[in-house]
Amino acid sequence: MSAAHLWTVFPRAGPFRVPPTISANGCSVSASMVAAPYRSSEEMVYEVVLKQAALVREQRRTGNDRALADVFKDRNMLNEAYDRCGEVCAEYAKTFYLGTLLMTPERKRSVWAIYVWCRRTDELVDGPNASHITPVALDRWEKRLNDLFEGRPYDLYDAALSDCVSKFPVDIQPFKDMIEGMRLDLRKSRYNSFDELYLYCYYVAGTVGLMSIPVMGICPESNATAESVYNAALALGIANQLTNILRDVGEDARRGRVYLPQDELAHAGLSDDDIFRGKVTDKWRSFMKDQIKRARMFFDEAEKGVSELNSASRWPVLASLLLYRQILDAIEANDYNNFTRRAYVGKGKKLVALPVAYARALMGPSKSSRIGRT
Ligand SMILES: CC(C)=CCC/C(C)=C/CC/C(C)=C/CC/C(C)=C/[C@@H]1[C@@H](COP(=O)(O)OP(=O)(O)O)[C@]1(C)CC/C=C(\C)CC/C=C(\C)CCC=C(C)C
Ligand SMILES: [Mn+2]
Repeated sequence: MSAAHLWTVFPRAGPFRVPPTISANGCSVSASMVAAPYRSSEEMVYEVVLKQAALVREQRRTGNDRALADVFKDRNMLNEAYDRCGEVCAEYAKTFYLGTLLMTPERKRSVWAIYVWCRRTDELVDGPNASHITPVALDRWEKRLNDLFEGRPYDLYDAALSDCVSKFPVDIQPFKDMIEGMRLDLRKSRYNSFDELYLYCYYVAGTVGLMSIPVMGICPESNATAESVYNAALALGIANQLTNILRDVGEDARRGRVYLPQDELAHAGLSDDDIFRGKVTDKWRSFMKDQIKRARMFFDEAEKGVSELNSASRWPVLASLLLYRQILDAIEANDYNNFTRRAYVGKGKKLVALPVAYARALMGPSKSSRIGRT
């Protein structure tokens, strides 16, 4: 069963152990939050984790990356495709791009290709043409995805990803799930419980962790199980998305969206109206403290997995973890006013985080792995 039972700041019954750190947080619980007589989002997501882990375990057993016949005979075109992905990555995610430069050329360009596909998928619902996006357009995007996985790319960016998935044991499921997340975003603007929100976070961000592991690779000296590394990767995606949500409460509210669990809002004596009013009250501060605590738990869970990654992949992952986590500190520093003040990490703090991440990334997997053995 999954190592990361970081579901909720509220302990609940069911098949999952609740770690003491979570149950000891002093939050009170309502009966509806405890009972979970359904197949939870975590259980559904964990099935995907197991499948991905099996693929990467096979890669570790055989000792090498997949050496399938090259899908593309035209090397120049392929190099250009990857270079274009690198350019997009450098433009949209400078720090992350910098971090990838330490990776082997094959891994580096493959991570760029995955990044570009994710960015384009996100732009469908978040970009300038978002108002024209319909479920049919997402179905077409999924058809393109199937085609590129079968070696029939539609454009240069797709060609790069098509080559990447022919070389590394990358499964199509997390990609499909990210598109599912975009579908969900089109039809849903409220989340009744953290269980519902967790599934959304998995779709749009947890999937990124699952896509990246086969390319970033697990350190050959690692004693950790593939499942535990996948769980950490999943946790980083969830932590990032929760942080993104907490940072953007005001911005999302202005678009009529509330990505906060309705039952937890009600439990804190808050409602959508309080969010639309955008007044920082003690109730809001207290609610936010719990939400931030939960996001940090996911970051902590993710952090345990970083040292198990291939050495060159640790730096970009840790740097992005440290930087994104600091957004939570910035929300606190803004006295929880995420209605009208945007929490951001200043250049100085970013510059400090990079060498810190670099130094910590030099440390290999722990001898007694904290996250599970093979
Ligand atoms: C090193 C590293 C971070 C690698 C990931 C590279 C990659 C493929 C990134 C794709 C990111 C992307 C474009 C996702 C689309 C959906 C989306 C935008 C999600 C949000 C990201 C933050 O972006 P931003 O603040 O720009 O959001 P706006 O669109 O502007 O609102 C997310 C919040 C989530 C992205 C998720 C990750 C970066 C998870 C990465 C996890 C790993 C690489 C696994 C690491 C492994 C272990 C063992 C910890
Ligand atoms: Mn976005």
